[in-house]
Amino acid sequence: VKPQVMLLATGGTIAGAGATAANSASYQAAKVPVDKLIAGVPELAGVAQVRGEQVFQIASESFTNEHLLTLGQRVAALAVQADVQGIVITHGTDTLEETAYFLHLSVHTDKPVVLVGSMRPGTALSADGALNLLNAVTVAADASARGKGVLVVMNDEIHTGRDVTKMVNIKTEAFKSPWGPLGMVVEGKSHWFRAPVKRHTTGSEFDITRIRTLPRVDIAYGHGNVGDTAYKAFAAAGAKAVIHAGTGNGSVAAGVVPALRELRAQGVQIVRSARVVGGGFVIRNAEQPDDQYDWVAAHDLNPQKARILTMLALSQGADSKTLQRQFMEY
Ligand SMILES: NC(=O)C[C@H](N)C(=O)O
Repeated sequence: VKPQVMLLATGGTIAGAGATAANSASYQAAKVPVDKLIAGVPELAGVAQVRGEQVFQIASESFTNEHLLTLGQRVAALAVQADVQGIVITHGTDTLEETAYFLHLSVHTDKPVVLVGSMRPGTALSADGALNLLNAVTVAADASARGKGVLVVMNDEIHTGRDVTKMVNIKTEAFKSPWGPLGMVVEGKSHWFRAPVKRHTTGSEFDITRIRTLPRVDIAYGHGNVGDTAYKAFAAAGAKAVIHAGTGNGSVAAGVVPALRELRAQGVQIVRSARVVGGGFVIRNAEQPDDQYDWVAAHDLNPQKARILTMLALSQGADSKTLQRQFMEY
């Protein structure tokens, strides 16, 4: 008997539909229901017994913290069911990396949890969703994927949900991991080359089973001629932390430093990350005296992933020391 895999559908381009087969970029996301996604790939039956559930039907740019919590709690509930061997989540690609990291940090399971999307709608020529879905179910049904945290399968590659990021749009090779993919999935077989070393899933201290909301955390972008307006506005709107998507090594413009020190004095956490594409790396006390200002360095996490970790940390009352430790451990 084939392993049982739950398919949680949330929308995105993998469930998208365009007017003609030539529409690879102009289409509506989140149109095709989960049973049609499954019926569209008859080869799935050769890999697993797939059961579908429509959790949301949205484009992923519209994901909110409430969506994250609802999905995370559903995945956690399914993961404890003895009749579920693996879980696949179909998801829009725009914020897929955020949801993947959120689940990687908050769902306490050894079972494979695999996120998948597509860059072209199913109606387009050379649509990539069907093979991506088959590959994702292949990995989720594979015992060798256990214990590796939340995974992302796109374009024949298996990535860790921690590292992977959408680096390119339009093209089907959109997802990359700064430290490389974990493996490949080819013709129904997973091939592994490395495993994550940071804490995740069963090794995580984060718990979302009892929380209903996540604290507000916003991202402000660094650039030439930048001012402090956005940082102050976010704090005034209730942000408990502001992620600085900093230039270069997470550098902060001289004109912005006083406002960030003032916000920190008011209790807002300041997290320095880097806006660079392809693998940022922010080191504590390099560029800015984090010890003196009581700021946090995001290390290699990009701004959107830094936001996810910070929300989970603050939901459990982390102070700046704890938050910094968590940035190094997760
Ligand atoms: N390729 C995609 O899935 C993009 C779409 N905007 C989404 O994230 O839902």
